[in-house]
Amino acid sequence: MTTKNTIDLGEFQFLSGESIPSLEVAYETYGEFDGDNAVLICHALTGSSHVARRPDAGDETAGQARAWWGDVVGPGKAIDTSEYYVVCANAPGSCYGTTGPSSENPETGEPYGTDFPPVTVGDWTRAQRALLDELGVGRLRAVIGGSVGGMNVLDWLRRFPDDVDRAGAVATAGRLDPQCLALDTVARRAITADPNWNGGQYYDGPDPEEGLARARQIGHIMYLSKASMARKFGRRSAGRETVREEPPDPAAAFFPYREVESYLDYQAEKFTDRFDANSYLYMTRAMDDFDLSAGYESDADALAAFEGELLALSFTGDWHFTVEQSEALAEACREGGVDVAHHVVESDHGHDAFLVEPEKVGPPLSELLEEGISGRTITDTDTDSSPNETDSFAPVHTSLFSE
Ligand SMILES: CC(=O)SCCNC(=O)CCNC(=O)[C@H](O)C(C)(C)COP(=O)(O)OP(=O)(O)OC[C@H]1O[C@@H](n2cnc3c(N)ncnc32)[C@H](O)[C@@H]1OP(=O)(O)O
Ligand SMILES: N[C@@H](CCO)C(=O)O
Repeated sequence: MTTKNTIDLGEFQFLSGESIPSLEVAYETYGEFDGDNAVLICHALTGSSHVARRPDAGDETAGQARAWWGDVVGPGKAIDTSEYYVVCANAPGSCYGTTGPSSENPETGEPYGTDFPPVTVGDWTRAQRALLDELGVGRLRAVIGGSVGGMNVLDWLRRFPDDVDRAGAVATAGRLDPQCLALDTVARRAITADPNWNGGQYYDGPDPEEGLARARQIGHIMYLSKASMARKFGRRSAGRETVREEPPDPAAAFFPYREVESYLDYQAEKFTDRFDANSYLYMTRAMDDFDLSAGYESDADALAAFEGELLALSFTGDWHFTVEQSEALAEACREGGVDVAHHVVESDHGHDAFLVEPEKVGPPLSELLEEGISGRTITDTDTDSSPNETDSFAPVHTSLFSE
């Protein structure tokens, strides 16, 4: 059975100390809860609760009508909803049904805009915990998420370590590196410099589309890799009849409008139709702010209370969240005594490999759920500390660094 719902969690105090009188959370559930089979999925930056295909799904999540992990989650899929009760909720601060800057402030009757409290990844986790309480779910069989959704997973492990058996942290890290922080800063500046942004109060006027378009284009560049861009676009000219109507100035007409520019323009146009500019500010700030070790002595200390198993999944072509960052996370787990496997996926797709290569992402996640990190197709970068070294049925552990 699948359900799409919105629940009012009542007054919600954010970790900043600020409160809103009512936090509504949009969520979807798939499968039947048997008391012990709940899997929470955490979405990425611009995702929604619509993680898997639903027979009744129309286009109610504008631009998100296509389930964002439909080839990974569903009946008979890697995260099998005929076996597991999957819950996915839209994060506070976003714009797909959960309360955020574009929602009405009940005290003024107007959209919150930038009066909405600052939101952190920890607030997402706390809202998810409150939602699960309402659904009658105590302990989770697993929590799984990619990108900033993976940070959400890590936050679960430090905030509610006793509530999770297994975790899948996909294409993520304990924190963003300064290069990505820099790009996010420029993206936000593009939004706030758009005159239509108007201090965040634009809901009764034109949207800051130009700013949001530039922000998304910077994002897309981060989600691809040199190899995938070379393959997709090369230096090819796109021809004038695609998205751009007129060259911006006469001299520009002399030069080609390239496939890569056309792609970015097309993606930007699609995105501005589906996402709210203020939400983009709030969501990227939450991602930038996340630091696994904040409030602890180290990443290892932050994770030390987690007694379950963690699968860290990284992609060789991802420079947004690198293999090295996942390895640092795995190292922190080993130091903190947490059972971990760091499974490296060979891919030149860039960061969005976790979305577009279900055939590579699915099997290790399926095994995580079924058998834990000793699943046969799960590899680990640490060949020295295999828990199954003396087991004649031991999985083959390969080392990224020894090949
Ligand atoms: C949880 C979440 O992740 S959020 C929801 C989904 N994720 C996102 O939106 C993230 C951003 N988007 C992406 O990263 C990608 O577009 C994905 C992951 C959704 C899909 O990736 P891919 O399957 O590789 O598709 P790709 O990025 O090539 O985009 C294909 C689209 O671009 C268009 N396109 C491709 N090349 C060009 C070009 N040179 N000029 C213009 N348009 C182009 C295609 O026609 C296609 O259009 P359509 O979406 O209307 O069918
Ligand atoms: N493509 C992802 C990027 C963050 O992983 C999104 O837009 O949510």
